[in-house]
Amino acid sequence: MAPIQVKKICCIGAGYVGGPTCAVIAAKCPHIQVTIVDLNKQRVDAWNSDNLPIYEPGLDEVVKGARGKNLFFSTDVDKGIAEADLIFVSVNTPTKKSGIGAGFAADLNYLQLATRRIAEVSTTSKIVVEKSTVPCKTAESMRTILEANSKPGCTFDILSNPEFLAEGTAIADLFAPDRVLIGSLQTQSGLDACAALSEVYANWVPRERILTVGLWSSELSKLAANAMLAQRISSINALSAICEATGANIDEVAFAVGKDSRVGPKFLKASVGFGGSCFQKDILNLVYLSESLHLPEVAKYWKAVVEMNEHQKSRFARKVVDTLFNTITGKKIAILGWAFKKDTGDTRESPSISIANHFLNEKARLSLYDPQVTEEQIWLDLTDYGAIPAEPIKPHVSIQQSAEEACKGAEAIVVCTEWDEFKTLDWEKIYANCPRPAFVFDGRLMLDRKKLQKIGFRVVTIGTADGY
Ligand SMILES: NC(=O)C1=CN([C@@H]2O[C@H](COP(=O)(O)OP(=O)(O)OC[C@H]3O[C@@H](n4cnc5c(N)ncnc54)[C@H](O)[C@@H]3O)[C@@H](O)[C@H]2O)C=CC1
Ligand SMILES: O=C(O)[C@H]1O[C@H](OP(=O)(O)OP(=O)(O)OC[C@H]2O[C@@H](n3ccc(=O)[nH]c3=O)[C@H](O)[C@@H]2O)[C@H](O)[C@@H](O)[C@@H]1O
Repeated sequence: MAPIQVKKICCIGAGYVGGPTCAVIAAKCPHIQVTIVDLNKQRVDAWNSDNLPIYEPGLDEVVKGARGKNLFFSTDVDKGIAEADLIFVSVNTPTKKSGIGAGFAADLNYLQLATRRIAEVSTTSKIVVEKSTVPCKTAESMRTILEANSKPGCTFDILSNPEFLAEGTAIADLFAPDRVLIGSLQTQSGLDACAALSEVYANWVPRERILTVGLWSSELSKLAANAMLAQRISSINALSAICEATGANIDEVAFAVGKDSRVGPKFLKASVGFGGSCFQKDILNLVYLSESLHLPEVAKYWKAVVEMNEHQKSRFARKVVDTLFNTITGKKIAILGWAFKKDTGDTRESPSISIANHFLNEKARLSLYDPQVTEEQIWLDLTDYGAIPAEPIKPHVSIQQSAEEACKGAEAIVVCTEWDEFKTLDWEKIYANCPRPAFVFDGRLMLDRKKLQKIGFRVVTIGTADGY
């Protein structure tokens, strides 16, 4: 039998995943109409404007090429659902803040509300695809909600199709993914739905990269992939502390270890710690799942990855204080980079936030710069979205429009995000405007240490012994 032809796709959630993912589907499948819906009007308006709500290299071209032709952004969630034959659910699934599992479990409220809406609005059968990252077995609760609320004659097939894109390289990742993973029930209708979604991806992804598995394997693979990637970073960061104490160099160690083809060279860059909206959230989710399954040793194992990350962030911040002769009270410190990694404006769980808070607690004066993060966003982060009053912090923080401006008069320059532009700054000019001794703390091992030392800077990097 020929696979079901998907003609209209709706994506619920126009965020970092829903937006780029479905824009790429529209670009690669001109015969499919793609509508991305969101309750957030401001976000939808931005998607429909020249100023997209997220910064992602290559995204503008993709959106502008398809928007108004077969790609639409709308706040009319119900219409989007009603018209579609396949619906991606790509809403946020943050860590729960209160109630059972607070601090660990995923908050599935947004996902369940979207699922209910699908059941209430649909008058024809649909394929419903979990795009959000969810705990294992979430598809089962979605099916229960859909079946309990569906109209006569409406059936729903649920697929898991987790997203593996990384921010900053989202478009490249979506154009040429390592793999596309689709999980389905192994029933005839589950397999048919899986074949229909596979056909959509097959418009540009080689068939051998489209992996089809059971629903629960697919859900768990997403948490596992993020946990294992984060684990590599915590492992290399743990080793960076040993390097600093012994005189070994973490880049050399990572290079030597990564040459083993069983280990591989990627994701072994020591840093101030990993950030981003997902690594911590997904590992904590795995910890919660393990505890719920009465597997305390497994839970403890994964929790250590997050604990090591917290340790790395505070270890780095403490090192700055220690090096500046044990006090930074009243001293001006420049923080270069606020996003959680380069080539994104996303600041969720950015290590810069923890490090800045540490410095503010020590009563330093901060001068901040990031090429993509807005001043408004930095204030939201510093005040924990309004939970902390801004007034007491304001006199101690200035946000600058260039790295050079941020570094003027700073006793220490702390590089937290690996933006390429930091490599090519006029470091001599910066040095001329700093009091002595002038310190650079390279939290990303990205600067030319020897060159900076020659200029006169004292340079401290993660994962190498001191010696300026
Ligand atoms: N950010 C990333 O790089 C990646 C995220 N993921 C996962 O994808 C999911 C989405 O993540 P992001 O796109 O980063 O989140 P996001 O917060 O940027 O976007 C989610 C959007 O869903 C909307 N929304 C929530 N409930 C809704 C409803 N009932 N109806 C309509 N719209 C609704 C929100 O207004 C928001 O704009 C999460 O589960 C995340 O773990 C997976 C891979 C990569
Ligand atoms: O589920 C998700 O949200 C996504 O999470 C990560 O993507 P992302 O968080 O966007 O970015 P990464 O490149 O993974 O970087 C995460 C953090 O780790 C840090 N990192 C990364 C690599 C490395 O070697 N060292 C290191 O410190 C980065 O600077 C950043 O703070 C995964 O790489 C994606 O596959 C996944 O889809």
